[in-house]
Order: sequence, then structure tokens, then C-alpha cells
Amino acid sequence: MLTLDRVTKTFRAGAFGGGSVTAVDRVSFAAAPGELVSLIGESGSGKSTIGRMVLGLTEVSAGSLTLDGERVRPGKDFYRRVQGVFQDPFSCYNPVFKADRVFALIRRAYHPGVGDREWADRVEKAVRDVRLDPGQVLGRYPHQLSGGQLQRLLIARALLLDLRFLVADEITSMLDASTRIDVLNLLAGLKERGLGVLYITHDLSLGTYLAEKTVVLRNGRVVERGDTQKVFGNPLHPYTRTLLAAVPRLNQPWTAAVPLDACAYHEGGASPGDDLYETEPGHFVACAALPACGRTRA
Ligand SMILES: Nc1ncnc2c1ncn2[C@@H]1O[C@H](COP(=O)(O)OP(=O)(O)OP(=O)(O)O)[C@@H](O)[C@H]1O
Repeated sequence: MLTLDRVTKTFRAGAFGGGSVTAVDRVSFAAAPGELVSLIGESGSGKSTIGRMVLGLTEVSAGSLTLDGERVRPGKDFYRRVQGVFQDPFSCYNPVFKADRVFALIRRAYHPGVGDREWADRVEKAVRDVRLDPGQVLGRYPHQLSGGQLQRLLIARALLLDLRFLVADEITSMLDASTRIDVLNLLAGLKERGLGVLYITHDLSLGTYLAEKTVVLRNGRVVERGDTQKVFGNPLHPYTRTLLAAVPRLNQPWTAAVPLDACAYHEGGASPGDDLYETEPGHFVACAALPACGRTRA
């Protein structure tokens, strides 16, 4: 179980590191085993920073982030259970080595006692599990494989570990529609195996596809979260509504498509409360004024 409780990340910023930027601001949510939580927000909203903190690649500035009740402790044992797959699969491979070297590295680090024959069988099974043909992909260099194949090999690599949790950061954004569906189905399969998944995306349509829960981020803060069907079926925060209604129009900034109105919990509102209000079971909205605010579905 992944649990974030008022997790905050502040980076030093500015020419001499004198300023600071709060990339993630008191974010709370949880992902149970077998559950996919989709983290949605526009560019710069803090999604990847959250993913990196879950993976122990970025330190938490404040708040608590635990996996199965333990704080994140990057190291061999941690990465046996928690892995990340990222947007650009090419960046995860060294172009001068064959792509299946990623499996050899896992063997060396985690399964040094496994014999050649058994390891080959395990790799073959993991590759088939991600719906690739071992004969087509093993022994090839990264440039000889497609982005979707490389992405799936990374998921296969994760399957060779005793994986409990996967952070999937924009993993489908570079893929064509059919490969994207394949990879999403793969994530569905991982959920069935009891894995928890944090699925980071700016694509709302993909978020609804698999996620039990949805967290909508804006400027590092959660504006709405809850059961995906409730958040999408009855979006309460104007930002979520804007995201859902956004239609690109030339020569107009996209936020102009559906103006945010002036409820107290909106950006720049008078009372920037950090708590979310449970407006119905399993549906939380950031509103300092709820329930007195009276904003419900129009
Ligand atoms: N190492 C860093 N130092 C300073 N600021 C950072 C650092 N990493 C991220 N930020 C800032 O934190 C904010 C959130 O960045 P983050 O990459 O988490 O957003 P994101 O929602 O994942 O965006 P995108 O969808 O474009 O990847 C941004 O304002 C970014 O500039």
C-alpha cells in the first residue's frame, strides 16, 4: 500500500539558489495493492516529482510517504519491490548494448544464483507476459526495436523482480494508438496480479480507462480526487471541469475555453485551505468553503 500524507517537495531555484519553488504541496492519497491510481494534471503540476519521490529518486521535503508502512529507502531491497517506467524508453537503454542487457543487469543484482537455463526460461516467460515474441526482440539493439517494444521490455524487466508497485510516468505518450492499448492492457494484467500502479498522465481519456482512483493536480496541489467514476462523472472542482471540457481553440489560451469562476477554493481564492472535503463517499474536492460554498454540480 502506497500512502502519501501531506507530502511536500520544495526545490531551490533562482540564479544563486536563493529562491524556492514548491513543486508538490501537501499532497495526500493512497494506492492499495491491485489498484491503479491515475495522477492527472497539466505540465508543471508536479506529477513527475511525485513519481520520483515514490521511487526514492527525489527526497520528500515534508510529510510522509510510505510503502507498506515503511518509508522509502532507495536501495537494492527497495527496487526489488518498486520500479518505474518512463515516457521515453530509449533513454533507459544504452545504445551500444543489446536491449536485453537490462535483463542481465537484473540477474546480476538480484538473482546471481539462478542458472543459465532457468534464467533464460524466466526471461522468455516475462517477455511473453508482455506479449512480445522472444525470437523477435531478444538479441537486438535498441535502435532495432520500436518504442512500444522497448517499453514492454522494461515492464518485462520489472516482472523479473518481486514487484509490488510500479510507477508508470507518461508511458503511453510516445506510442501509437494500438500499441498504447496493448500497454494499457498490460497494466490491467499487472493489477490483476496484485500490483499497485501509479499512472502519471496528462491524458484524461487514458486516465479513466484503468484507474480505480483519480487524483487531479494543479500547481502542485490536489484539487480533486476520489473514485474515478465519481471524479469524471461528477467533477466538482472548476479546474477538473475545465480539463474535461477543454477543446483546443486557435489563438486562445486553453484556460479561456471554460473560465474558472470565483469560488473561494479556486486559484487565488481568499482562503487557500489545504484540506479536501468529502462531498460524497470516496470523492474529495479542495474547497476551503465547502459545504457552505454551496457549489455542487450545475
Ligand atoms: N530539480 C528541480 N529543481 C527545480 N525545480 C524543479 C525541479 N524538478 C521539477 N521542478 C519544478 O517543479 C514543478 C513540477 O515539475 P514536474 O516535472 O513534477 O511537473 P509535471 O507535472 O510532471 O510536468 P510534465 O507533465 O511537463 O512532465 C515545475 O515547476 C518544475 O519546474
